[in-house]
Amino acid sequence: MIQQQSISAVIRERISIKSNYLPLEVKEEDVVTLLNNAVWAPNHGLREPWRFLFVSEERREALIQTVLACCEAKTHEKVRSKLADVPAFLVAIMPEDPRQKIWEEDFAAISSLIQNLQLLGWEKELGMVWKTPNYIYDPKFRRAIGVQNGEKIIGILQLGYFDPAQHVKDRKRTNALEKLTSF
Ligand SMILES: Cc1cc2nc3c(=O)[nH]c(=O)nc-3n(C[C@H](O)[C@H](O)[C@H](O)COP(=O)(O)O)c2cc1C
Repeated sequence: MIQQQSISAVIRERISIKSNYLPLEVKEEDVVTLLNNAVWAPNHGLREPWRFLFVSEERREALIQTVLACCEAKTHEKVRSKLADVPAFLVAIMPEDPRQKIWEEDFAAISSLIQNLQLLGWEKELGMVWKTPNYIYDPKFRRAIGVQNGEKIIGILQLGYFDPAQHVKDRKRTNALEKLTSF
């Protein structure tokens, strides 16, 4: 069990969980609880530029069929194998304002929310990975999941409980000093 930790420890410890999920149900209500904390992300003008689509395990096959319809037949086996064991998905969607400033602020805001969500999930041993596969730009896929014109899919989060002992990763980050200059 992950102990209560400082924010810096959780940020440093979190990794994307891409596979080897535990066979436990990810309940929509539990994701909503996490989302209701994640929405306290900074967002300019308090526009709250986001909405979400939850895909439960029960609906996974329907999602896979929708994805496969957007992929070449020769890739189907590989695509299916990547999705077949994922307990749940969350599609993150933002309204696309035609004004660049607003669009960028909104993209930054929903990105902040997603990181909040990943950290909150980590605390509960609910692993996530933020994915941006090509099909999220495919009109067929967008239509099938009800994304409207003027909306952008920011990504599809894979969700699943995980065993921390199975996911030790040697990660590296460049020291920020190397990216810092003074004016
Ligand atoms: C905007 C965005 C898009 C990403 N898209 C993918 C993706 O399509 N496939 C994937 O395997 N990981 C994807 N990732 C996860 C990154 O690869 C991962 O965060 C990165 O390797 C750092 O690893 P960590 O999250 O474990 O620290 C994405 C992450 C971000 C922020």
